[in-house]
Amino acid sequence: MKRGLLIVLSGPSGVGKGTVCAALRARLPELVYSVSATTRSPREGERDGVNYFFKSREQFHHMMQTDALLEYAEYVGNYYGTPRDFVEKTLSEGKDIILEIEVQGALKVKEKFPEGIFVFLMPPSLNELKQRITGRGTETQATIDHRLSVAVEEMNLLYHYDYAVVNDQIDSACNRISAIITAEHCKRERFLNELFQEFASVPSAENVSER
Ligand SMILES: Nc1nc2c(ncn2[C@@H]2O[C@H](COP(=O)(O)OP(=O)(O)O)[C@@H](O)[C@H]2O)c(=O)[nH]1
Ligand SMILES: Nc1ncnc2c1ncn2[C@@H]1O[C@H](COP(=O)(O)OP(=O)(O)O)[C@@H](O)[C@H]1O
Repeated sequence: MKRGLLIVLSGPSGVGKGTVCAALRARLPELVYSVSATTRSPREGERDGVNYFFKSREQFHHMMQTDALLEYAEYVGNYYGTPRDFVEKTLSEGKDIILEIEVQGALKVKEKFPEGIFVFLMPPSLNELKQRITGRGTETQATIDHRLSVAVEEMNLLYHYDYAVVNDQIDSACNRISAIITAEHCKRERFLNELFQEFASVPSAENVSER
């Protein structure tokens, strides 16, 4: 069976990864979401197994030691990681999966899955990024400052990615990512290869004498 596509949506903190990913999933219900494990505490309304698998540090270390994570990263004092088996199973079932993860983890995934599709979400401006980090209202001032300085460094990793998508409007960003997914599916279509080979079997113009 044809394997599914691994799509990694990443970018600086506060750019809108979570928001755009949720909107994209609503639009593409067949797209499977990789639920991460984390040691951070649940925010109001977050549910274990839906938003994250909430783990103690000991539990997370055990997952690291038993190679249960495809990648993990420490981010602003907490660990975050992608459960490996679920990703492998989903891809082998021919389904597309999306990982919404920060940039260090995304680069580790790229080493293991170079065939993945790596999308870097960009803010329309630095000022807008500041506003988004501040405006969410879930963090203390110290965390906001830390996240902003991390975000500025994270922007430098853009050039490791296949695509840059500006998140100016949620809908427009979703349109762009949907178009990328459609185009990547087209590139992998078997009929295109077959068509190409059919054309390749036709003698080239210089070998055909003109009448
Ligand atoms: N490397 C890695 N990063 C993750 C994973 N899950 C979530 N993240 C990232 O961790 C960062 C912090 O996530 P979170 O605390 O939920 O805050 P928010 O996404 O900024 O609202 C975000 O950049 C997430 O994309 C994961 O499994 N691996
Ligand atoms: N296109 C957008 N326009 C305006 N605000 C946005 C947009 N995308 C996201 N936001 C807001 O920016 C803040 C950060 O978004 P979030 O999805 O939590 O970012 P991330 O997951 O990258 O840290 C949230 O308050 C969210 O509502």
